[in-house]
Amino acid sequence: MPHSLDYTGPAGDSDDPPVQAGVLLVNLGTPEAPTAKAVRPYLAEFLSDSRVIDYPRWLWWLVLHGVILRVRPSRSAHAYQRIWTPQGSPLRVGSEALTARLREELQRLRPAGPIRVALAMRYGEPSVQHQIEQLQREGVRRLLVLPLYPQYSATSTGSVLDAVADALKSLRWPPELRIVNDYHDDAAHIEALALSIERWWAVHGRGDKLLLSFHGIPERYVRLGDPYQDQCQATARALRERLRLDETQLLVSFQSRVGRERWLQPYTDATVRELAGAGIKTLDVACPGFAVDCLETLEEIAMQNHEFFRAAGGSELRYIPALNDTPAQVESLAKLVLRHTQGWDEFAIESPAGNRPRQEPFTLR
Ligand SMILES: C=CC1=C(C)c2cc3[nH]c(cc4nc(cc5[nH]c(cc1n2)c(C)c5CCC(=O)O)C(CCC(=O)O)=C4C)c(C)c3C=C
Ligand SMILES: [Fe+2]
Ligand SMILES: [Fe+2]
Repeated sequence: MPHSLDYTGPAGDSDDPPVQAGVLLVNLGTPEAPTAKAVRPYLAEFLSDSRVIDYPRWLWWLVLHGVILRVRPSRSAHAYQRIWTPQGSPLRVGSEALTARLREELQRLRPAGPIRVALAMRYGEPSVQHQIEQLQREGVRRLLVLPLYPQYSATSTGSVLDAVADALKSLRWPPELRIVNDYHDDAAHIEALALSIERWWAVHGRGDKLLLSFHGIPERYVRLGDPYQDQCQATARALRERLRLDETQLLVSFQSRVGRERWLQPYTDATVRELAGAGIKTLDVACPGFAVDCLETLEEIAMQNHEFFRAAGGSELRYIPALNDTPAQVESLAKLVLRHTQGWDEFAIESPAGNRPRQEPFTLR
């Protein structure tokens, strides 16, 4: 439970610049261990989110608890075991490293107006609510929320916004809020992606084709107004222009389908098989929808789809790593943060009671 004694910010010397601005990076979340026991509560929380699966609640509850959570955890745990590192899940390790690098970069760029930088997970720990309360105890009065999803989808970014809205409900004096909805066509981000692909080619040589594989969503969500597909295509178009490739050289597909509904097409697994069947020998694959490498890139693309490609006659599917904590990503996200926090260092939020919220949580009775 938050308490005024938890306050861990500067000692309060009135000459110190007040730490008022904060950035909350949010990624999806990941299990605590690569075991069925640890994967189960993670999947239960993820797949109970109505932004992700929008079927009628009671019906979905029966299917989720009656079927899916009996079968999927051990299958997923097996996949996680293939990519687990001594430090833990790649998604967590990579997100933490990116957060640390971004904190250093923002400190370097704005030594006079410090920005607190924290990381939350949409599912699991540390939760969005916990991290917002912690930032507030440290004196943050203005908060920029930056979901680590370049393309907006209601299923990913939209769900982070739900968690932020819920967290604010528990605060008596919530911070001023800004949100990065997406950065799918941000010039510095596109440049970072292009450079990472070019540098990878400089070391490994160019494959026959470049495939950009994005996480899929049900097609129905797009018909209902989710801009995700357009934003994925816009990212791909920008990269195609920047890398001077045409539509036969740079292709787009969608991966990770779950369930029976039709998802965004073409599917990645069908695409890599078709390309192998058409005589493509070396296929380069990048996943620009993932800021940090995770199960979906390291296992599904670099392992599973690599095997599909070879089984269909290809020789090598080469996965080009995500931007992770590379300087290119750190610099492009730092620019994004500075652009979205413009004006925040011009005046402080003052109150007769001082800026340190000494509040107990606010709950409706
Ligand atoms: C990049 C953005 C993402 C969107 C959009 C997205 C939509 C979406 N995902 C599922 C179901 C699953 N996704 C899983 C893993 C997973 N998904 C994303 C990102 C997006 N998902 C990431 C980064 C990860 C990796 C997590 C990690 O720990 O590394 C999984 C769990 C893994 C498994 O059991 O296979 C599921 C399930 C749906 C249904 C959906 C949209 C409707
Ligand atoms: Fe997903
Ligand atoms: Fe997957």
